[in-house]
Amino acid sequence: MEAALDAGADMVGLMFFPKSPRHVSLSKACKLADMARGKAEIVAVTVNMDPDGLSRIRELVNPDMIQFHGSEAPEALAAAKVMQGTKVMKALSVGEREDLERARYYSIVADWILFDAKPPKDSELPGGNGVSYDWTLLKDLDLEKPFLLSGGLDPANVGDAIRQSGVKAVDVSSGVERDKGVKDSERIRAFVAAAKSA
Ligand SMILES: O=C(O)c1ccccc1NCC(=O)[C@H](O)[C@H](O)COP(=O)(O)O
Repeated sequence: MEAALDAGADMVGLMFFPKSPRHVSLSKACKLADMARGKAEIVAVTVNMDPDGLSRIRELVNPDMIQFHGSEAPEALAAAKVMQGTKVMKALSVGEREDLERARYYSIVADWILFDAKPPKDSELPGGNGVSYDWTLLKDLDLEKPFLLSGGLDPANVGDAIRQSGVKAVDVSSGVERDKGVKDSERIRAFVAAAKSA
């Protein structure tokens, strides 16, 4: 968290998905959120979480935004926006151009759209798999809401990803780790610097 904030990350994500190697407990999330509050937008990353779970995160961690990384319908985002009073982001998996069409339904309610890679077939995780897709699919995409690119980004390729896709925002997880689930401060700094300079 310190490395991300020092480097000037605009958003920081806290993972609430028990199967993920990046999963954090509520108490750890509270401490991390306190470090970030007012310095970067705090994003709670969730996967098909029920409204009670979302409320608990809202009460204890008080994120600025909730990221929905499962098969949540637009109605679930709309309900969370009203009930939790946070901004909402929908992650959509992309493999080919047709996959971008779903963003039209979600952008009515979502504050942000995250275009992530499709997980490998044998993966237990819907995100954080370190796999990429054709970045040029996002070139000239005209969407009424802001969007991010993620999937297989790292300090070495993020500049090319930004130039090829034309996106203004990127997200990363495994590409700034030294081992699965273990973030690396130097890689975080290098990633943010490369993204901002591109
Ligand atoms: O990172 C995870 O472990 C994860 C697990 C379940 C749902 C979402 C998850 N990550 C959310 C993200 O937004 C990642 O940053 C995104 O999928 C990119 O991951 P990576 O390809 O490893 O950079």
